[in-house]
Amino acid sequence: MQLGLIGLGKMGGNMATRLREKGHDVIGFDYNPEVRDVDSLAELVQRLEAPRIVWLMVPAGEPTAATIRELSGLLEAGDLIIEGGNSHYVDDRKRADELKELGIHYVDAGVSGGVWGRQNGYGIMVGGAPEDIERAKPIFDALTPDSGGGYVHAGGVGAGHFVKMVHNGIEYGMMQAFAEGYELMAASDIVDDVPGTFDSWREGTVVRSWLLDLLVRALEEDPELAGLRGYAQDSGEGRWTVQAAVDHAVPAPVITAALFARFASRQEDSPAMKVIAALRNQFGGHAVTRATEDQA
Ligand SMILES: O=C(O)[C@H](O)[C@@H](O)[C@H](O)[C@H](O)COP(=O)(O)O
Repeated sequence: MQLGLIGLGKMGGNMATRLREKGHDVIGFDYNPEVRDVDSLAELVQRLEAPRIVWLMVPAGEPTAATIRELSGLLEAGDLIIEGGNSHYVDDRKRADELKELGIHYVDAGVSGGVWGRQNGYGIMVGGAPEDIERAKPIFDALTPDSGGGYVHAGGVGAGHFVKMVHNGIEYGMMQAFAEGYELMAASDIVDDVPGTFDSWREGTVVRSWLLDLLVRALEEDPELAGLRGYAQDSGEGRWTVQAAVDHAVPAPVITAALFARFASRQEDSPAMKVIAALRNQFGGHAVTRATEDQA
């Protein structure tokens, strides 16, 4: 079927390739003129046959919001927008209500699988009205793994991004657990072969998983990860997961700790630990480590 795809970066570009390989007619738009098929959103809309389906793979936040604002002035009643970026589920619901007044339909799709999705297929989690989901089903079928799995219609608008957010929170916790296990084994004087231990866990064990496979791959390239700094960014989904846990009074200590570990990774020094050191020194006369002159 025919589809407009906006955003042809690492994710969108690979998705366009997979969809075309599966026989779909993809017309792509990107701000980078080298990768796009049409030069503007207006031209994209003009080239698509009504009722249109337009899939967005644009960075979350203002770039997505701005694209939808522009599209809402170009699309017609009956057209369908699928938001495949990492939008917050609350924004999905607001947008869907606004677009509904124009007769424009809206589906949110969480897309997992990263740069491997083109070859392995993507995990797709969608939220929206059953008739809208049904209409776009051939697209979801082409994107998901050939095994037929990797797909859920999780609920109404917002549910796709809500479950993707929770998926990412789980991802934070799982990665943090592997990370702590790595550090502990490396710090011990008992384990001679840390990469080999992880490698052995890929079969037969309870913790075998794709994240473990990817860790083994990273350790094959650099067994002590010597080329990396211990600095981890976050794109926001972990924060939203923790916020949602607070909103629902659901205890989520693992995901929260994993998120906070990333914040800690970005500090050159810890103001909080300075307070701990100062207080131990105040009440117990415990020794402190002084900042050197050029640090102070
Ligand atoms: O399922 C996935 O394919 C990933 O989760 C993907 O969505 C992306 O890599 C994360 O958004 C990174 O998130 P952080 O930057 O928050 O780690």
